[in-house]
Amino acid sequence: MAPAGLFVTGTDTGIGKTVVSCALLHAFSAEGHTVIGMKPVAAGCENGQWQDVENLKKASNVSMPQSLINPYAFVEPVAPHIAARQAGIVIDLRVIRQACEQLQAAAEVTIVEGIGGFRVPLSSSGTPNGRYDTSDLARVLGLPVILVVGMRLGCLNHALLTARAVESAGLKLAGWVANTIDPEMLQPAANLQTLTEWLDCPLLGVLPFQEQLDVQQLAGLIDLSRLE
Ligand SMILES: Nc1ncnc2c1ncn2[C@@H]1O[C@H](COP(=O)(O)OP(=O)(O)OP(=O)(O)O)[C@@H](O)[C@H]1O
Ligand SMILES: C[C@H](N)[C@H](N)CCCCCC(=O)O
Ligand SMILES: [Mg+2]
Repeated sequence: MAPAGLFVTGTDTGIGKTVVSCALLHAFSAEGHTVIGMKPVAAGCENGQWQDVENLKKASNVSMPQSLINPYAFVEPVAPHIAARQAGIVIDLRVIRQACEQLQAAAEVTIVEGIGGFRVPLSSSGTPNGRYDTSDLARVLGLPVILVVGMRLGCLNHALLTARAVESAGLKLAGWVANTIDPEMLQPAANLQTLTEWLDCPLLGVLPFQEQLDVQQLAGLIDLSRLE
């Protein structure tokens, strides 16, 4: 059975969370499900658009208002709490949860793309309700987590730290995806083998580096039956 939702985190910013989120949307869609992507907090506007949000919308087969798909959008491509403080906005996790609930009511599967890595600050000094970060967002949404590992030197440490952080947040790591972002990486098979042994969750797929990205094709490489 398909999960009602998944929270897609990653070993860092820029390692393929959007690519994998879109591939997951296509994969569930190919199984006949209604699907919608969500980017709760986007930072970085290009030509009046937030690329992650546009890509997730393209990969979804249910359409919902932009304010629910992306409740918080900031122009500068910086850490979200810095952008929010500059804009005089407080990122409210309850607003995101309510938006997510509405998406979940409209589609069988909601794929929520995180922001940067697993512990990116969302509050800044003076924000009511103390300190909170993206792991608190994942907790508030209560969704199983998918870890995207951007395969490059350094990813072993980042992946294991993230898996430990997901566990300490009390969340389930439902699977991980190896995304080849550095085609020149040495010893890719040995690195993949190491993570397969050390991560205590199923490998859902190994995505190749694609000069010309085709997320629908990548979706075919994700094995949803392995989801825990
Ligand atoms: N398998 C791949 N092959 C080729 N390019 C890729 C692959 N995966 C990701 N990329 C490219 O790497 C860049 C970062 O990917 P993506 O936007 O999915 O990362 P992200 O983790 O969502 O980043 P952010 O933290 O900004 O949301 C993009 O330009 C994307 O097209
Ligand atoms: C702008 C970028 N693409 C992401 N949306 C935000 C990444 C925040 C990373 C913060 C950090 O860990 O230093
Ligand atoms: Mg992204």
